[in-house]
Amino acid sequence: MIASRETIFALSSGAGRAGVAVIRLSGPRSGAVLCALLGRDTMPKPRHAIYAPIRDPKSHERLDDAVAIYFQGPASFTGEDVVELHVHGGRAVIEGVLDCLSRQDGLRVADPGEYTRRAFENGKMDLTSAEGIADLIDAETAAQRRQAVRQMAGELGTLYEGWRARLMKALAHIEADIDFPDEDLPDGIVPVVHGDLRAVNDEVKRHLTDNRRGERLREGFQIVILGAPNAGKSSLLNRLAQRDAAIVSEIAGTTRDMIEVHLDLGGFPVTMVDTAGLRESGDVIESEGVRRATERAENADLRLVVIDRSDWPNIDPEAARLIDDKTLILINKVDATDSSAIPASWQGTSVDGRVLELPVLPISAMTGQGMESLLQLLETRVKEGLDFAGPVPLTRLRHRRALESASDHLDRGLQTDIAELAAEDVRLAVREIGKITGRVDVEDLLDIIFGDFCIGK
Ligand SMILES: Nc1nc2c(c(=O)[nH]1)N(C=O)[C@@H](CNc1ccc(C(=O)N[C@@H](CCC(=O)O)C(=O)O)cc1)CN2
Ligand SMILES: Nc1nc2c(ncn2[C@@H]2O[C@H](COP(=O)(O)OP(=O)(O)OP(=O)(O)O)[C@@H](O)[C@H]2O)c(=O)[nH]1
Ligand SMILES: [Mg+2]
Repeated sequence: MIASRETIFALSSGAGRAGVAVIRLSGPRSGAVLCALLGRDTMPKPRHAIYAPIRDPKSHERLDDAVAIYFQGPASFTGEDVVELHVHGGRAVIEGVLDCLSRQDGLRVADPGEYTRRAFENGKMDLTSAEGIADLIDAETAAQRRQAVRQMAGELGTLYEGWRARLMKALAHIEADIDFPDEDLPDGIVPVVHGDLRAVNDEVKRHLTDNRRGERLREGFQIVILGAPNAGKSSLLNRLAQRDAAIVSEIAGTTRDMIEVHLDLGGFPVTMVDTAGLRESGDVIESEGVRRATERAENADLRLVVIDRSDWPNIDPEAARLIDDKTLILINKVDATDSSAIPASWQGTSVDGRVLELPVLPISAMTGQGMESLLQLLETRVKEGLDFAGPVPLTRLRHRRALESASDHLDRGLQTDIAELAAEDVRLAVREIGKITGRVDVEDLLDIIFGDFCIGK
């Protein structure tokens, strides 16, 4: 534990007016400051809530009637002495208490993520759990929450630490073989060690080839709406978002910037992006919009190509270029016409020459016709892309990079017959995995990892 640190404080609940707000202090001065606010000499019993007036220690002005809890370190979230002040959640109350705290000796405002960083540094959790907490705070849907809770509870950390422990054991065997070549080590230790290394390496590789499910669940499934100007893309976005997110007009070229809305489809997060109508344009702003739309579409998990009923079965060449197996074709504006002539699928070839058979759905963004089938199909596709059973998946690029590197080292270690070289490769693999959980020195990483947190966490 890192002794005699500064005492930090921050509002830990959300900004703005609320019924109750929680202000947290962590560090050696927490208890003394609480006593000063309560105007008493003895510490409240740890982990017991008390209800009492809190006053500015200097002016004795009554700031609020609050609930306060004292957590005596190390039995606290951060491992240090922690105080929680549960005050009335009005702006002036919060400001008044924070202002009073900033005038107390040895106190300063917490940096983003500093409470969780201290919890990590005091051994309360590993880095993957800390990242799980950050994801939990950012979770917008049930599936994101489930993934984050599992990670916070240590499932990823346990998986990675398990691999690290097995590699360290294998390493110890190799080193024993190097150091005591004449001793009676069990015969054939090398094949056994190789078997262990290969087993871990195979598990790491399987974990890596997960189609980025875990990472995509954090980011949200990206769906991009594409099509010719005036096809009704923005109308469709508004219909799906159930609000007027994008401007709709009969003028072709209305949308220029990308417009994003976040949707929850069956508990899964979706980012739906409306884009500029695809066409050659002399207008520099519009062509920049088209360029961005194309780029975004290329990186999407699913593309919705919207075609005006009157244009069907012609597909605009600009849109046709972006069609592949991750595409649905939507024939819009079927409200006025008979849609029975529209087939259920479209056969064609992608730009790279693959034969495609894509679903075709007749819809009306204006009347809502066909929306139920569309939503059902979208939900199926999103689930296919993000849903998983079994062990927690990889959730971050940081972890992926370290595991890829660990696996490269193991590949190399498994190829050599020279024990010294194998040992070095295994040592490097152990180090890479240790970086993920924070078991090896990661000081340089901490600012980056915890900088993404919000204040008060
Ligand atoms: N009021 C309040 N609610 C909260 C938090 C908080 O800090 N305050 N949390 C903040 O994230 C979460 C709960 N996380 C917590 C994690 C550990 C400890 C804690 O006191 N740990 C001690 C004792 C463990 C025990 O009794 O089992 C320890 O680890 O030694 C408290 C809250 C969500 N709800
Ligand atoms: N009848 C009918 N009209 C529609 C439907 N959907 C959109 N429209 C109309 O078509 C016109 C263009 O709609 P938008 O949603 O702005 O089309 P867009 O594809 O976003 O167009 P750009 O942003 O210019 O590329 C508007 O006048 C809409 O009211 C529909 O389902 N039926
Ligand atoms: Mg538009």
